Amino acid sequence: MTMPSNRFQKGEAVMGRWPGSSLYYEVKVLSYDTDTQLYTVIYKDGTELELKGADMKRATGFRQSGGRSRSRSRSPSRRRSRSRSPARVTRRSTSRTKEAPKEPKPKDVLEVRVSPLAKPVENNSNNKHDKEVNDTSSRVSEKAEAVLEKNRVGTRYNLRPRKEDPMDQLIEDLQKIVDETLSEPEKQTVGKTAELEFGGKLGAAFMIVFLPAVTFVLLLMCQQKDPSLLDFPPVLPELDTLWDAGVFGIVALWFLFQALLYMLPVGKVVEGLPLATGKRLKYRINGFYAVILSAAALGVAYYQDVDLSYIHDHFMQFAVSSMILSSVLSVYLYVRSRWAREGELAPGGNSGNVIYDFYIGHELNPRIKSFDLKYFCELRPGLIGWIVINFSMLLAEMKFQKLDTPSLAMMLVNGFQLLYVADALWHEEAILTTMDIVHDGFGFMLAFGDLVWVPFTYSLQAFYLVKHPNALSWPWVAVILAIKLIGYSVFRKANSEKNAFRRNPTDPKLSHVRTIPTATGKSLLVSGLWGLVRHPNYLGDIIMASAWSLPCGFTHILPYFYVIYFICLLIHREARDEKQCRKKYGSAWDEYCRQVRYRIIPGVY
Ligand SMILES: NC(=O)C1=CN([C@@H]2O[C@H](COP(=O)(O)OP(=O)(O)OC[C@H]3O[C@@H](n4cnc5c(N)ncnc54)[C@H](OP(=O)(O)O)[C@@H]3O)[C@@H](O)[C@H]2O)C=CC1
Ligand SMILES: CC(C)CCC[C@@H](C)[C@H]1CC=C2C3=C(CC[C@@]21C)[C@@]1(C)CC[C@H](O)C(C)(C)[C@@H]1CC3
Repeated sequence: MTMPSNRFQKGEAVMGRWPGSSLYYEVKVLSYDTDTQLYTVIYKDGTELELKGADMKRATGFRQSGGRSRSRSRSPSRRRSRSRSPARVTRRSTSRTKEAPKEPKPKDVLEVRVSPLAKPVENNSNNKHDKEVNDTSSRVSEKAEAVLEKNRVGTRYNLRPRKEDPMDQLIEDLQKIVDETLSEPEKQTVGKTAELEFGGKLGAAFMIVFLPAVTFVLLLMCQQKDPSLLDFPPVLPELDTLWDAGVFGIVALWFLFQALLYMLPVGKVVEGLPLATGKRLKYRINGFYAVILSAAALGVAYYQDVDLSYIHDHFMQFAVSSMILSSVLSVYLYVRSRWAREGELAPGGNSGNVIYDFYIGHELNPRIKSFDLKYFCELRPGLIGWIVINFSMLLAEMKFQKLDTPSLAMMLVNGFQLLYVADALWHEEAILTTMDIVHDGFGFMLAFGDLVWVPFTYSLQAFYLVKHPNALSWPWVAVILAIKLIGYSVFRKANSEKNAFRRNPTDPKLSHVRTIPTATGKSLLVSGLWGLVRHPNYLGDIIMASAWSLPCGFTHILPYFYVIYFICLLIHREARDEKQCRKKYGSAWDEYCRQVRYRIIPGVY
């Protein structure tokens, strides 16, 4: 019987939820059953139970959070009201009980429910919305306290069947108070996206036109003899030359081939972060197999004399076909999101405005059975497609420049970006905690970003080099290699430090790290690279990005498009993340900002 590597370990002391309640007690993990995905744990009084991972918390996190747990309610309105309530009561039984433990004292029960839950909300409130929640919280607390006080007198808690249980009656009373205290409008506004990003509705409408236009202009400029900005605007091609049914067929086949690889039953299955419903989705981790199999397929095609430089020669048509595919996908995603349940919507893409929600993405994790469309698109067809495009550019360069071997510049660009993509798929699991998966819905922004923007604009350096060669001296190659190495080390170390810490904060290997506890139970890292700047992974990524452009020389700005865009993207992303972290962690985040003053670049920004 093996324990999942990233979860609780045999012998570990953790806090386990008592079935049917929101109460947590200290338990010791005895074993884990991979088939049922249940942990067998033992309580201090000797009771053995089987618990789901979702019903267990690490002891450190538990103490800071006061044992707060997510609720899974029976209806969306109920769910909304509960999740905002400090006196929230959960009546969910997710565990299989073998035997009941000794009765906990009513006093213990009552204290856990009321006081610690209200406090984090208070600490974290720094906007209007949170203040409203706090007002409501205190109203609920007052009433709840009265009911609890009444129940303290003479009520003994035992584990009899629900209907006869006085504790259940108490729970029911508290829930009624929560539901009654929250007025209807309050209930309805919860879950709606209050603050619009990307310039709101107008900004979203603009981006839907702007992103495809920029992609066109970049590609047209890049294939000009003189790709200088002075030669702007580029000559527009005839409309009918942009469509090729054969090319569209290749794009569609590539998408299906990647979908097939995604569905291969190889690799482990992991759980994502808990959703608003409390549910955790399962994801299969087999991205690296997809890279290997895609490379093998490419190798076979190459040795079967398939002319892969065809992609370069029909690059605009490939881009147009991918735009059509991503647009069709975006419309499908929006239409299906109209039928999604409330708990399945994206916190960031639920404004009620069609254009905005279409752009950001209305549904958080659209799935066809267990096929997760967002997770698939983020890492597979576009990202691996980018590497195939780069390889095609390398072959096209050899053909066009009549070379026996690719140029040094082309080899560096291909090698660097291959490393980046392979690294992303090697650490595939880490994407489950990114903003894109956790917060943003799946709509036009990510569908276009994943399927068009990434493969067609991130490969601009290789596309540029085909017709604009740049000779590199060996010392300069060494400098570029050193920049890439530094950037990659910072990027990898930062992401690994954070992932290791988030996965298992109590790992003895991490005992030396300095942290700031937060009211949510999670802590913030303040040592290592996370003590240097607040986003060291962005810093590494930007350094790496510059190493991808330098092989193209300094004659034109076009191959530097990626690094310029990327800096803007990450500055904007950092601001979005900062806002979300301040909401999540309140004063603990302010303390982190006090201790770590710079956002991305030490001493500068
Ligand atoms: N090539 C490309 O086009 C792009 C690349 N990227 C790269 O993707 C990677 C992931 O980016 P992204 O998801 O934006 O950001 P991060 O991986 O930095 O994730 C941000 C989250 O990390 C947690 N966090 C922040 N500070 C700390 C801390 N001190 N200690 C512990 N946890 C902390 C918070 O979440 P919580 O506390 O809830 O865990 C926060 O919301 C980056 O390397 C980035 O460069 C991103 C966008 C585009
Ligand atoms: C152009 C639009 C306004 C925005 C589009 C943004 C998307 C292109 C990016 C949003 C986050 C991304 C990530 C990666 C690729 C680009 C997009 C989709 C990523 C998969 C690249 C490889 C990295 O190692 C990563 C950390 C896995 C990245 C995750 C975020």
